Amino acid sequence: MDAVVVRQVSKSFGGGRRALSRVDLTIREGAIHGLLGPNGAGKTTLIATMVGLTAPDEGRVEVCGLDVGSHLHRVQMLVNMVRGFSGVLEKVTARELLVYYAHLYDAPLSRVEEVLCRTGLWERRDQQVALFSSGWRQRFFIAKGLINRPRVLFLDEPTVGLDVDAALAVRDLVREINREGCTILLTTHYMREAEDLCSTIALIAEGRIVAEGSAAELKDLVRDPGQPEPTLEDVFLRLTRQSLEVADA
Ligand SMILES: Nc1ncnc2c1ncn2[C@@H]1O[C@H](COP(=O)(O)OP(=O)(O)OP(=O)(O)O)[C@@H](O)[C@H]1O
Repeated sequence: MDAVVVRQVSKSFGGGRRALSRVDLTIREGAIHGLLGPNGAGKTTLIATMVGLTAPDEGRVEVCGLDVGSHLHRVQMLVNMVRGFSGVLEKVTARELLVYYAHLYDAPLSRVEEVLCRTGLWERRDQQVALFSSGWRQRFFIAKGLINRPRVLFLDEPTVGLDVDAALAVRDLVREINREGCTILLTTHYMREAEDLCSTIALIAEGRIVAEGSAAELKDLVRDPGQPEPTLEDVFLRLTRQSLEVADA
């Protein structure tokens, strides 16, 4: 089954420039699907249409077989989202915040303990999240993202600004969450991270999907005979620049 189906989705914010232009995207259930693109390409806007934060001007989005526009509340109960660089309230502990989020989703309080353990935060449950280091803070946001047992988790740059160890820990956590059955859409500017984690990758530039497939399939698109094996970074630069040139022409 498909976890997310996006069909012909367009979105403009005014000023004439389209943030998304007739985007088609399918995420298979159980996948870790990467969404890669330059700054301003439309990744966050596309996620916003999938979680029901932004209504597309045209097209439709289905999540777990439900149309997001007409089943907004049900969809929002089935998904969750984690963003890099999120702020937190001061003077509130990890446990207190998670209890609050559990109430929002009507989740049992036992779920708070589960996600604290799942993300390695149990020992820090009574500490203020605002005082956590970036790595622990990001684990907290993942705990928050898991509170409603989402079927699809949207991770928007989950390792941005983290040191090597903290980023590794978050990536391990992402793999474990996925193994437990959660479909994941991941945006990242780190090509190694995308290659390590994602079974399929979509490249977006100027609001359009310019290529999709496994990392190996994407490399095939730019492989030149007699040249060294392309990296995912080569693929990214070649295909997104091509798209920019077409858009500017
Ligand atoms: N609320 C908004 N109002 C006006 N323009 C917006 C809004 N949100 C996004 N945009 C514009 O839409 C385009 C796509 O932005 P978006 O944030 O989706 O890109 P992105 O790929 O997530 O970028 P980044 O990698 O920098 O986070 C950009 O031109 C951005 O300026």
